[in-house]
Amino acid sequence: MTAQLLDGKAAAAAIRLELKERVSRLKEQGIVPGLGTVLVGEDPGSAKYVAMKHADCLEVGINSIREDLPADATQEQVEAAVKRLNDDPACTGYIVQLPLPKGLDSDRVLELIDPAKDADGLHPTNLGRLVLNVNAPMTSPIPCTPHGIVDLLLRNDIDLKGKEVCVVGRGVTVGRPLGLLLTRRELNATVTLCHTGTRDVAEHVRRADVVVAAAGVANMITADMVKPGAIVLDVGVSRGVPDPVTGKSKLAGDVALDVREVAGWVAPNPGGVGPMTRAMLLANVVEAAERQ
Ligand SMILES: Nc1nc2c(c(=O)[nH]1)N[C@@H](CN(C=O)c1ccc(C(=O)N[C@@H](CCC(=O)O)C(=O)O)cc1)CN2
Repeated sequence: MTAQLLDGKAAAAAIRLELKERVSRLKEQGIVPGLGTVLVGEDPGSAKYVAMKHADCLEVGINSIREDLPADATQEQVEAAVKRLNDDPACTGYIVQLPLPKGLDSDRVLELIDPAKDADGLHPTNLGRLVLNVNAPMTSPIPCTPHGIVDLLLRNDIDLKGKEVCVVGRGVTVGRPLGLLLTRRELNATVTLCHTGTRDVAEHVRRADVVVAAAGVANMITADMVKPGAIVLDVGVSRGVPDPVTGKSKLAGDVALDVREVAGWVAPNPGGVGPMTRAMLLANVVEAAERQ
């Protein structure tokens, strides 16, 4: 068996096209959405993601505002950048690219974001709304990667009701909010959240109908761990992993290539969930502007 492709690149392109029309309608009413980003340091992955987010904005007609700070920026400098974006009327939504360099307190920074401009849905108020299940579409943002994962599955007519979902990784951008989203009554999945303290990750993965690998450990999910026909989404990224054939260093996901021989569906990395994360960010920005 070779798994079918969950093509995030194509789905994200379709979403951007829809958003472009919504942005045009907003502009007819005199509202110009603007996405702000706070990028601290020179991490190549973070720099690339931020650059891609702004390229997406250009494509759909959203204005771009950048706050780029050096790697040795102080907590006060980062907080000042957040306050500038809170006060800037041209910025209708913004994100602080994570992770921040060591020594900076990202929780404190996230708390300073104006919840109405929180394009990532990571402000405690918006995460709280997710917990309370009061952020139905159009009332407050849902974190981009979890939203992108659910959207990608639904677009491919994959029903989650009653499914056993194993999420590997408990980070604030993916694992934790994804568990909350999937257990909503309208999705009704049953979620197991594995983490570094889980005794036997393979045992949980083997039982799952859907596996979301978001641990950031290269090739940790192998074919022998996956139930035949399962749906596997690769979210984790490791950079600088040597290619087994050429020896050249490259980007690797959490899911080994041989999983494609066992799984029913695979969202690859790159080309799966990453583009959906960016598309959901744009959707959050457009929705925030529409709410205004
Ligand atoms: N403030 C945030 N920081 C981070 C988030 C987030 O949602 N908000 N998530 C991740 C990274 N991320 C978003 O910023 C992200 C990951 C992947 C992609 C993407 O488009 N990936 C491409 C490949 C890109 C490449 O070649 O390197 C793909 O998968 O096809 C975009 C955004 C951590 N930080």
